[in-house]
Amino acid sequence: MSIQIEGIHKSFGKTQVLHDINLDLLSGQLVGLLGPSGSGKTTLLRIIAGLEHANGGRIRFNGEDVTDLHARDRNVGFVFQNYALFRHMTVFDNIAFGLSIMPKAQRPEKSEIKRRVNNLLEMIQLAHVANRFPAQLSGGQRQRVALARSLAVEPKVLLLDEPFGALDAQVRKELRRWLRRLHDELHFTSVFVTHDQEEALDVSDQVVVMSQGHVEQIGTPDAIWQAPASRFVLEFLGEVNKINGDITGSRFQVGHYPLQIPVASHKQGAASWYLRPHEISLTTAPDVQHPLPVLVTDVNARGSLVQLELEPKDWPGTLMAAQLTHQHLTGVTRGQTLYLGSQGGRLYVGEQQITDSNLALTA
Ligand SMILES: Nc1ncnc2c1ncn2[C@@H]1O[C@H](COP(=O)(O)OP(=O)(O)OP(=O)(O)O)[C@@H](O)[C@H]1O
Repeated sequence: MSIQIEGIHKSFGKTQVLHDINLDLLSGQLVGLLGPSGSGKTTLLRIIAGLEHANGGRIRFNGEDVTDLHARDRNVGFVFQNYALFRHMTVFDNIAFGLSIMPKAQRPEKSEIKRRVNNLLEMIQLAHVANRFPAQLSGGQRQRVALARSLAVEPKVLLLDEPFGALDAQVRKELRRWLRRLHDELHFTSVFVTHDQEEALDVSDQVVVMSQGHVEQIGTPDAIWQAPASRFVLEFLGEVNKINGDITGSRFQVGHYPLQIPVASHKQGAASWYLRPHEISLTTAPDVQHPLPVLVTDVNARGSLVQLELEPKDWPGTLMAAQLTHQHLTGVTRGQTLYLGSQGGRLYVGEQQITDSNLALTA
């Protein structure tokens, strides 16, 4: 089931929380709505579900206008962060619940209900606890039961609001892998809300990045990571170091270090140079490509990579994270001075990116 969101806007009182949202979500995809707290993710999800009314715009499922349809007539399933299971019902009965309350004409035979529930129990790998009560399960198991319960009625669209938010990091990771597998097997369309960028990038086919009621960018995790459409997306997604300075002519001045920008900049004034940890390049002696001195304050060798924490030396700035391969620089120790350059990066003046490709600065 594809979902079309057309010109949706929403206000609570005088506060507008969604501004003209337009999205086309393809059938069978797992779409992550990602953004900071208050960006409007949950409100948009609730409007798709029919639990909240927009002030304007339309929602279509497979092209059919469902804007005025009640939530129960939209054939959507939900999973929330604290999805309360029925405490007095076994796992089996919880999953069967949605089917057993269907109007008689639509309700499957008892044997069919049993077959479907058993199938789901297999899929969520909890067949062995079918007769337990929710209180006898772990948090992660409970959330899997909640998912199975939503899927039992075979919704065309599954909406998940921070489904794993209350669980610890390891369980979270397992559950999202498992959601991905389940999704690939059953081919429903899912929209899930998260403020965890790692979670969104890990499982989504498409990520919608939201900020202050606007869609900042929609794209595959790879596209959003490789080519952030705005400064907001660049800062919000993944670790990024920021070096502040001023542009005068084609010079980017960081403290008393003048760096040369290899393109003509029409923008002047305060600017920020963004470098992902893997875009930082370091040498033991300064050269034109590596002008900025930094002090190594921490060294952490993890697998094939070395993570370094760097402090600006003799120029204003905050701690930075760099990621190097072992081959690149050997024997780095804490307290050592190195010289920083880049193998890429992006320079912004306000919201304006100075180049649309990676940037290298030279002294
Ligand atoms: N029922 C409501 N009445 C008034 N304001 C609301 C209501 N629901 C949400 N809001 C406001 O709308 C804005 C968007 O909220 P929403 O819950 O959609 O954001 P979110 O991105 O899901 O945030 P979070 O990650 O914290 O859940 C917030 O400023 C919130 O305070």
